[in-house]
Amino acid sequence: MAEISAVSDGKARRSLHPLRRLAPYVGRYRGLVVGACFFLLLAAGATLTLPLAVRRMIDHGFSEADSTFIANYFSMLIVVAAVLAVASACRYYFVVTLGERVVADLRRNVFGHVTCLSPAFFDRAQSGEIVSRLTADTTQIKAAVGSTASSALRNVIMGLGAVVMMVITSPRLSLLVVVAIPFIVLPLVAFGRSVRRRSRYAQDQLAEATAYASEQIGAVRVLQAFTSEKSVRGRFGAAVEAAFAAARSSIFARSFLTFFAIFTTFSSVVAVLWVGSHDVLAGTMTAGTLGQFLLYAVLAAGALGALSEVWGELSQAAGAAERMGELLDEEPAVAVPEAPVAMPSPPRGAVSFRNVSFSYPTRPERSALHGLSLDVAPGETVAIVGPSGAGKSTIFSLILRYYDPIEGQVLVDGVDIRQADPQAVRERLAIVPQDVTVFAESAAENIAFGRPGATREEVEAAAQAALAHDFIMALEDGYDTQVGERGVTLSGGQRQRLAIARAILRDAPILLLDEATSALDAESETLVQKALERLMEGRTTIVVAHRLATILKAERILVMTDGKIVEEGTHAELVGRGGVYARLASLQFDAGADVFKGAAE
Ligand SMILES: Nc1ncnc2c1ncn2[C@@H]1O[C@H](COP(=O)(O)OP(=O)(O)OP(=O)(O)O)[C@@H](O)[C@H]1O
Repeated sequence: MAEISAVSDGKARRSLHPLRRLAPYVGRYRGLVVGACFFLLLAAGATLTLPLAVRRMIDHGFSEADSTFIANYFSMLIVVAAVLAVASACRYYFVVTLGERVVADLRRNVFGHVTCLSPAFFDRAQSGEIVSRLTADTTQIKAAVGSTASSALRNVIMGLGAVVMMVITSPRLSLLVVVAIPFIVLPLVAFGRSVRRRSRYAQDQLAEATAYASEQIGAVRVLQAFTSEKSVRGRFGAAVEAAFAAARSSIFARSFLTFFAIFTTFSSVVAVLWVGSHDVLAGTMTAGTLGQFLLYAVLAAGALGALSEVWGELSQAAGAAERMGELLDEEPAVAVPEAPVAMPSPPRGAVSFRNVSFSYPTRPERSALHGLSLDVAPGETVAIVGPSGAGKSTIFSLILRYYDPIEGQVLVDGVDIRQADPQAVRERLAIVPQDVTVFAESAAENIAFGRPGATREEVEAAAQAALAHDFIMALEDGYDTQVGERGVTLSGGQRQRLAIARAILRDAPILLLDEATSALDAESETLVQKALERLMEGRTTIVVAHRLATILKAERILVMTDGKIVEEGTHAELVGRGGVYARLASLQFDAGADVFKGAAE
């Protein structure tokens, strides 16, 4: 989805900056954050007391051989251990819950945002890609917000604490360590960037593979019919391998980061030990102090080593947050005006196009409509006919305000729809599309899709009117039958009647009907036709017509070619004129040729 990436700025690519977007999500759960920080500090504090105890044991405990001293000391150590254990467990709980909470909110937000984006966005984006951002990328972010961030914080606190204690224990030895730090940290930061870049690339590759898989699984019947299993498997295999190769490159960079961090830090510790042991031999330092210093140095080195790993993980998560941020930054192309004009009430059902020109954003050079004007009066039935690609469905897309015209105006009930809230406009519309969308839900839920609060009685009444009741009752669980993804368990005619029932229940004043081109058998055809007639009753209907029966019932027929209306009139008038319509009708409505002749006379 290269187009989406165009939104991200160059600066974001080089830092952990994208993670900042998560701040508002984390900020919402102050309680969890405070709890996590508190237990984090407690656990770090408890760990940092241990080397102190060790020094006292070495320098005093064994030499004094005082058994009560040892007993007290060990009981104190047990208490420290208990505090450490409780604090660590609580920290884990707060931190992981915070991660899950943040990611749940993020998923909800991103999904909500995506549902509001204009169809222009989906013309260029792949749905599988978006799903991958919603799942795989949020999972990485979850790890970052949860364990990784807390691990980072814990190690920073431990590291700083250990360094402070080192300075207190032996300023001279500490100086040696301080000199070594930049040599360790700077390369770490550089590697982190490389990890982040590679990880983002790996996630992109994974998303591509996911997008391909979801597209092919969605079309598994076509896939099998064309016996393309082998080639599809091959392509998916290649996509997965590409994702693996990208992931391996990111892992390699991270492994190198780990090697570098551990080697440099522990070498520094050894160097310090070397110098320190000379001090002990020279009598300028006690063995216990060296032991204490060494333990702090090991703690600090461990923290630094862990931080390098954490840095890698955070870099990875920043890649994921960046991909997620791009999706959130995508603005709907169809904007809601700041002060939307109210639609007139009660609705009338009038639709007008005034000199509308339009081309699709993905194909700006090719005009889909030019200078088109039309008026549909309330309650009127208008049929639009024309050859394939003439722009008939584009008229619907503009009425639904999927896109805005480049020139001219589209008016619904006398209001320019650019000036109204798109939702207020769409509430006046019901659509029966050519390819009916059926969701993997029950028949009743599918019918109620356009009116979620509808009662069972209302759903059944709509199904009765759409002549869908009988076939639904014949399904094993009636209205509660799951109809399968994309309605695979229903016939073409049944799916259409389900869509008609959905439109009846929506009860909108304007009906947009895109007639299916696929032929149904005579009985189904009659049922669908009857259902449609009931649906059209008392509503303004604009129908992209393919059936002669529908055309004959229309009060007016608009004939389109190349994005323009070229003829207008009733069936008889247009046939009499012997123009585009007469030619089209004799070809397209072949099946009804006799009726057509009769009507023309
Ligand atoms: N989403 C889109 N992005 C880019 N171009 C599109 C898009 N949808 C349609 N077009 C193009 O716009 C033109 C008009 O298409 P439209 O779907 O309105 O035709 P139609 O008359 O409804 O055709 P049919 O009867 O075959 O459905 C066609 O050239 C088509 O290729």
